[in-house]
Amino acid sequence: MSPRLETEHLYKVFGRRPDDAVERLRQGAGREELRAGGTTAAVIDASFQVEPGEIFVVMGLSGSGKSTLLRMLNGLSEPTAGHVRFDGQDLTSLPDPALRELRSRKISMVFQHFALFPHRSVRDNAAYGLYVQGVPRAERDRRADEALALCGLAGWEKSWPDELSGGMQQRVGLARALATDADLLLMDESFSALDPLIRRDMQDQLLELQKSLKKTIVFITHDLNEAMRLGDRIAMMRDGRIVQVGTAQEILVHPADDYVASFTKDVDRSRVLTAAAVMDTEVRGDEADCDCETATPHTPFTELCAISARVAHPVAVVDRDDTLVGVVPRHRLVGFLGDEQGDPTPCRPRGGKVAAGA
Ligand SMILES: Nc1ncnc2c1ncn2[C@@H]1O[C@H](COP(=O)(O)OP(=O)(O)OP(=O)(O)O)[C@@H](O)[C@H]1O
Repeated sequence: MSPRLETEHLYKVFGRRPDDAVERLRQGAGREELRAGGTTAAVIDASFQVEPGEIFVVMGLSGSGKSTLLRMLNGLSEPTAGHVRFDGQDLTSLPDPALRELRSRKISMVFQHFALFPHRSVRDNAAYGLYVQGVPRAERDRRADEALALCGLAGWEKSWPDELSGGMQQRVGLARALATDADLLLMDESFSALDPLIRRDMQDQLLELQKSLKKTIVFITHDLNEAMRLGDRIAMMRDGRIVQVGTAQEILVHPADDYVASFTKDVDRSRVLTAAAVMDTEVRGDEADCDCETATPHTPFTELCAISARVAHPVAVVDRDDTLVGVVPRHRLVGFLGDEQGDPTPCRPRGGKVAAGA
């Protein structure tokens, strides 16, 4: 499968002599060094691929370069160096009219602030992208109403934006993006302005919609919990660089460096981990030789704990063909919650000697 979206050694530098700055970065200069000379390296050497139907989250603190990266993905900002390819087409070499056409038909943006027009109805707001494309009124109303219904707003078509709550307004923003049938959704901190409960609702709704729509989504956030809930994969950005790309579990269990590790410290592991991350894959073959309950690699952590409480031995993890792929001893469950992946050490009696049989 070829990627829907791809970046290759992408750089964006603001300030004087950006090409020189890229050269210096390539030779190992740091962001701070350049800043001292009045140049900001917003994105440094970003290479990644987003597969069709994937939710790819870009996560990083304020100033790490997320928005600048996103603006290059839809061709709003020209890279200082490197390439962005959408369905194999290099955006950096597209003439402006072709780029505008691509942006209006194939790519949709959903912003943090809903950017709704106050004097247009909810339906007209949802239909705005189609209006820009020149779609006739009857068709754009039909498609806008469909998108509003998908976002749980059936019955609100004729309302005005200020009659809607913040969460509902953000759904209109999402409906606007969905109505255009764009393949690629770029979502920039789309849920960050919402109250926590509504934010969670929106995350659930996006995940639910995605099951049927299977759009390719790049979602920007500075919230790691949001990244882990939504992302099939997550790119962790720091100071303009992507320091790790991986699934939530990979990032939690194998952080690329101390920075990522410190970031993930407060994540509720029990909500993210599944049996695949926790199991011991050096299977000896005797653990599953009984009729007891088993898990699959996708079994969520809390369910795995419940199974472990019900069986008297390590939980066997089996794949679709019923082949044993790993086992989860109980101490591993406790260990993974506490970020301890080793086996227990033998116990030492107070005198200092190793206990017999340990
Ligand atoms: N037009 C610009 N001119 C100069 N510097 C810029 C410009 N746009 C962004 N920057 C700088 O580039 C760096 C990355 O900014 P960017 O907005 O991409 O980060 P971010 O991760 O999206 O942050 P936030 O979450 O606060 O929006 C910052 O140091 C910012 O000051």
